[in-house]
Amino acid sequence: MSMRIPRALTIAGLDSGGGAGITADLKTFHALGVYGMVALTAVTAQNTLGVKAVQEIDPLVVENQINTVAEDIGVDAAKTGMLSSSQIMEAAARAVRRWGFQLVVDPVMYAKSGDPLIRPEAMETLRRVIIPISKVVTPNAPEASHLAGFRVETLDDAKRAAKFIAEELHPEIVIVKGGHLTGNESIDIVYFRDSGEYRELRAPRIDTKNTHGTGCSFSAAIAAGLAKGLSPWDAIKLAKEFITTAIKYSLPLGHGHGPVNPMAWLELRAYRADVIDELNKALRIIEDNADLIGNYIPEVQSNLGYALPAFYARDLNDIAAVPGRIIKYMGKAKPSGPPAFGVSSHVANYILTAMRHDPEVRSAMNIKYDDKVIETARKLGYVVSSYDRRQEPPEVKAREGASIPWGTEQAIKNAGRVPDVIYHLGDWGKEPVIIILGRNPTEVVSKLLAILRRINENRF
Ligand SMILES: Cc1ncc(COP(=O)(O)OP(=O)(O)O)c(N)n1
Ligand SMILES: Cc1nc(C(=O)O)sc1CCOP(=O)(O)O
Repeated sequence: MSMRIPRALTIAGLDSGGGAGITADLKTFHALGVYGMVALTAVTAQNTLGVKAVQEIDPLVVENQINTVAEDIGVDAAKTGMLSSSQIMEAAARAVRRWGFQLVVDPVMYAKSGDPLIRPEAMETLRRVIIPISKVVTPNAPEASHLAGFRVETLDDAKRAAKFIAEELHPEIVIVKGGHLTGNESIDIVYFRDSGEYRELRAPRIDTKNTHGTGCSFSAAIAAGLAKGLSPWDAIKLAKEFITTAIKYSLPLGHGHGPVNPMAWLELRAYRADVIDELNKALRIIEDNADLIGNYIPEVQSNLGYALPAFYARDLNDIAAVPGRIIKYMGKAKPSGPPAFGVSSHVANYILTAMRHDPEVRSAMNIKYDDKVIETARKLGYVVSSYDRRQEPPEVKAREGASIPWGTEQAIKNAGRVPDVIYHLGDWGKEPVIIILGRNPTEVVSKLLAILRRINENRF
């Protein structure tokens, strides 16, 4: 049986800054597992601040690009982005009608900077030639205002505009995006022309100015979903989740609106798998040395944590560790199960705080306090630092989860860097603790074993 490779085409412009247009579309297609192709419509000299120049591509060359890829490679779904002139629109529409593939139209009018990306006289061609051949059209509020002929400022306006555009211009589905509207949530209105049904897509609004390329990536994600054979509604829901991730992890580049990050979808999955693999590797080393390490499991038990790379490590859910911790069973150290994300609060808090000072230090493990461990760590040349829990300010003590970040900050300040080993001698009802830190879990366990083996050597 031959494998079907989903194929999507973007008919759009080049943003030399790499944030919008075909570069955003290709990243999106590939991040969603779809082979991407391009029919270039214009070259823009553009960065995060604005568009400096535009060179349109000859309309016949646009048409030729579409025909050439369609007749050989094939196209399951396509999207349009920047179509700046009526001639380019007519040429693209001819080719789309010839091949009959599903089309998503992002009715691009202005860049985030406010610079126009469409000739004024082409507005009517967009309405009369391009939108009627689309399955899905994805205007933001200002674009919906232009297409509907009235101002779109509220959810009710968005609903009226979606219905108006569907009935007047005849796309199957209209999505009026909520990114430009206000409120704690970004709510998109989806209107289905045939059934007259409305649906809503909701996501928490993310506070960032780095949203360049949002419209491009969203429409490309819908096209990718259609190319994979998803229903339009499933493709739209996937695209909302995809763009929310791309905005959450958008890139603070340039001096204006930085780009969204379509690769976050793929990178997060790859890094999460890598973190679990690395933890499993280190947990096997712990099991191989279970007798030795068993003597150093504290009353509260141990945990070994590993964070996603710093850019992706935002909170405790981005750190993996052992649910149920590493326990002492029959004198031996024993991980109580396979590692998972979001299961540690203590070790994870040491890691998150350390990463604020040194993003490379992404892993840590707590063990039982023993003077010999501290002494030997120093002898081995490790940087050892401590904090005194009795000095914890009352307001820190009162705040849930604040003690460990406070203590870790103290220990880092005392050492002048993120140390290899942090300890505290406890307080009323608090067991003394040693934390070993490192760049990855194997490094942490290697440091621990180097210390414990040296202690054992000195015993005999
Ligand atoms: C070449 C090019 N195509 C499209 C756009 C518009 O991108 P979009 O994601 O719709 O919005 P902004 O990020 O520009 O707000 C573009 N800028 N350049
Ligand atoms: C319970 C506990 N307290 C610690 C401290 O250093 O105060 S270390 C620890 C054990 C590990 O916990 P987790 O699984 O939440 O990382």
